[in-house]
Amino acid sequence: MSLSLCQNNITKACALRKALPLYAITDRRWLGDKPLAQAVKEALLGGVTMIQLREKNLDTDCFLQEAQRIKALCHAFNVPFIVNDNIGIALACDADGVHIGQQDMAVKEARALLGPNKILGVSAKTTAQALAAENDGADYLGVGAVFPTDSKANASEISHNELQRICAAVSIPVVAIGGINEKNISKLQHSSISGAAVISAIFAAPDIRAAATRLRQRLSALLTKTALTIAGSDASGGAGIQADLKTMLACGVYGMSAITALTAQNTTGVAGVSPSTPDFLSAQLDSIFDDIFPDAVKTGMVFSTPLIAVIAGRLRHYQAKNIVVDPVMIATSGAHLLSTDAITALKEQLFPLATLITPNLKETEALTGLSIANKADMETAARKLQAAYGCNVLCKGGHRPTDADDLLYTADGPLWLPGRRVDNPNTHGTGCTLSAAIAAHLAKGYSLPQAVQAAKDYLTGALTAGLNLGHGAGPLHHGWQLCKFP
Ligand SMILES: Nc1ncnc2c1ncn2[C@@H]1O[C@H](COP(=O)(O)OP(=O)(O)O)[C@@H](O)[C@H]1O
Ligand SMILES: Cc1ncc(COP(=O)(O)O)c(N)n1
Ligand SMILES: [Mg+2]
Repeated sequence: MSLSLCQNNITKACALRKALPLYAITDRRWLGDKPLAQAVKEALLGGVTMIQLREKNLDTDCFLQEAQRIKALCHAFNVPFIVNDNIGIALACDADGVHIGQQDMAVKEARALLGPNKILGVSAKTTAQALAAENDGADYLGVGAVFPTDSKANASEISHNELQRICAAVSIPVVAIGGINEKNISKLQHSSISGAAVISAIFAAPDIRAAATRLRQRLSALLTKTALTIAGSDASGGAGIQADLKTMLACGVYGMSAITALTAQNTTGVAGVSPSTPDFLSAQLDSIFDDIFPDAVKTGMVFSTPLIAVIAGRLRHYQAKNIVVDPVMIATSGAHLLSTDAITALKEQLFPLATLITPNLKETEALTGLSIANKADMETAARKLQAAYGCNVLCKGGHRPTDADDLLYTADGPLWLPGRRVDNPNTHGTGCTLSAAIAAHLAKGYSLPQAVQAAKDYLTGALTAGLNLGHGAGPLHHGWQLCKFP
């Protein structure tokens, strides 16, 4: 991760990830008399998530006219529009981006012409090409041919191991390409791709819309990611396990839970806590990991030293990845959710396993012994935690008086994520929700800054939706993008 990653880049990358699952590349050779715009519209109705206009034989005027037409269609469906090879046409029609091959213009030159905000896709066949393209400014890679293909003359195939090596080597998303169809797509099951690029399986189909719909369904099953929350139950549904599961669903990830403790709790406070036994927590974790291995894990209320020992032991045993540790100590209502003697276990056993820890201001003070009055203090404290435990730190600014700026501190230094303060007293579960959303996005393959930014955007939306329940600090609307109440 580099500090030159500006806000725009993060936002662009988050939007791009949503666009990659079913990437349709046009090919008028299959269409007979059907106008290309008609075929693209059918593909969009079938649920394709991005369109690339690939024209090899059109003169400039016709190409530009076609590009303008297809771009307007894509935008009507809220789908990004990419032009193959031709940067001049892409700039002339203000496309969302360009895709270039290894034989086309140099990646650096393409990036310079496009500026920082347009999407740049690059074809790659080897890890070396992939790393070079990433380094020179590519936003995503098209990797293939993963199967034999008729769409491109002499496209050599790459092995699924090489595809996997490329996915692991780069941090930008990878779409598989080449000969993908309804029958073979399930063979991509165990790769870490973010999507599939398809030509003839859509545009040569007798019913383009139906073909796209079926591919989209197959891809949904294939790309489904899972996340696990290890936390306490909040009977009132606003924080803890309940908030986490709602958040994971809203963020498009399948959620699972291991419960550390039951709390009798509502928006006004915690009336009681009944912890799980260490053995039963261990049994819950074994049931989960033995069957559906989570792509990311978050921990919330971990309560006691023996429970922390079980969690750390099991996470190590299973070599769990993408672990977000929310060092929950005191609820918004003031109740203690971590016994005082457990702070040492939390620091010594869980923090070293964490990809990210997410303390709020009070927790940052308790963990460092420093007092925090301003942003410079947040940076000092976060740096201290990062150095002490070797994990990335998100020091949350939800309790700052004027803004809601959060600080992400990594080995590369500080990255501020500005936040608009929402005037809403109903903040029960904000920390739980944020850490669950970060885990969900890490599960989907987002880089850490992207995952934190996407989670913050989701949280801000859930606060802004303005749900108002209970007699105290009420819960958030976790499903704000999915439904309105009522
Ligand atoms: N009133 C608010 N407006 C906007 N964002 C907020 C508000 N309150 C909290 N947040 C955000 O919610 C997330 C959780 O932060 P915080 O409330 O500090 O954690 P905790 O719930 O652990 O105390 C952070 O991203 C923070 O910036
Ligand atoms: C079971 C449980 N876990 C965590 C919290 C923290 O809530 P917040 O996110 O408001 O700090 C809570 N109130 N209850
Ligand atoms: Mg919290």
